[in-house]
Amino acid sequence: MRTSRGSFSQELNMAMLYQAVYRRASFLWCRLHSTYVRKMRYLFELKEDDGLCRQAQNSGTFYLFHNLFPFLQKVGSKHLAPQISASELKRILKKFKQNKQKLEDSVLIGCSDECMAYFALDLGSLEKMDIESELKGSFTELWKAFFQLDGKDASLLSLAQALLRWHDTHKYCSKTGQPTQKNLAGSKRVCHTNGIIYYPQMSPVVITLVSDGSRCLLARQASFPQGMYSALAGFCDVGETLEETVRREVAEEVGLEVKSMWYSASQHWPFPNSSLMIACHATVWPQQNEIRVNKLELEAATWFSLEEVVEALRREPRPLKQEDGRFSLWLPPKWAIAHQLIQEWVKQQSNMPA
Ligand SMILES: NC(=O)C1=CN([C@@H]2O[C@H](COP(=O)(O)OP(=O)(O)OC[C@H]3O[C@@H](n4cnc5c(N)ncnc54)[C@H](O)[C@@H]3O)[C@@H](O)[C@H]2O)C=CC1
Ligand SMILES: [Mg+2]
Repeated sequence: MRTSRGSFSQELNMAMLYQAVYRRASFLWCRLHSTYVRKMRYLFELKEDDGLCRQAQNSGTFYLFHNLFPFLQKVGSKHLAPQISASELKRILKKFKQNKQKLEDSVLIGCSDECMAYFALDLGSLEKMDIESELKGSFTELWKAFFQLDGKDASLLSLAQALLRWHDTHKYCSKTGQPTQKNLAGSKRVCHTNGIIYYPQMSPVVITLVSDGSRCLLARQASFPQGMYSALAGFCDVGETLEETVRREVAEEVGLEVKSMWYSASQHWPFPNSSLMIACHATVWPQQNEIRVNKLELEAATWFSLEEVVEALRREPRPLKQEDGRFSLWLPPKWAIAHQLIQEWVKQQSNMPA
């Protein structure tokens, strides 16, 4: 007995020593490099090294989800996505009779400037209302959360939901049918029967703001909230270039031929699964600008003047019924790339000679 207790405490001392040395080395390493470079190097290591990632899970913070709905708290008039510390999360898991191993189901989604790792964990196996009352907040549909959060929280939750969903739907190898196993960071899954590695996937989608020189074209799908319009979007088909997708989508959805186009920016988007939104501006000939809406894809598409768009940008992003029963135009949330395209167009128009 004495020997085994002795070796246990020796092991404990070694583990503590290792952790202290590791913390000191990380600290020194962090001091020597630019914040961005050291964050990227640290995240890379966490993805490659399960042991390091396990340590990071025990000192990191967690964004919580319940069946892919993110957990939000209302603070004053604002909504925040709280980061729960590892110790608080372990307390909650214990309270709800869960093994603390559950931490290992989480996925890595980023880190702070001080290299404290952020993870996301789905607690879908627990009773939703119990966690909500314990943590004083609520699990909210992600697209609704987008209208309530600032850009940083929204993009972290977007990445988190996309990764959690991908793991949930890729539990088996599509070649052998055997279970796949996630690495600790959640950056891949491996089928140990044949060594196939699966990486999370994204679908490329182009989103295009079409202009005829003085107006811009916005469209809505029947599933959008009342009055909300956005730019035209469409998935890239296999074999297409981005330019071909832009031309095809504009032709398919509104029956117009693109005259010129240019790239603006890109954004990760978690819907319907995980998309890489590639945002472009396009122009059509002013003499050939008659819209023919493809009703299989869109409910409506309309040209809007600069004044109408500027007014909509000032409006709160929510349905607003007018006296005539119709809904006022409103636009996607500020940090959505469609919003950024619209802002850019307004700026371009405002700078054009009258
Ligand atoms: N971030 C932003 O500002 C905005 C993002 N979007 C996103 O763009 C995405 C694409 O726009 P849609 O008009 O729906 O595309 P779309 O015009 O290509 O039509 C959707 C249809 O394309 C087919 N499709 C082809 N490849 C697909 C794939 N990889 N995954 C799913 N469906 C595929 C399906 O039949 C689907 O019903 C939407 O998921 C939407 O959430 C749309 C507007 C603004
Ligand atoms: Mg579309």
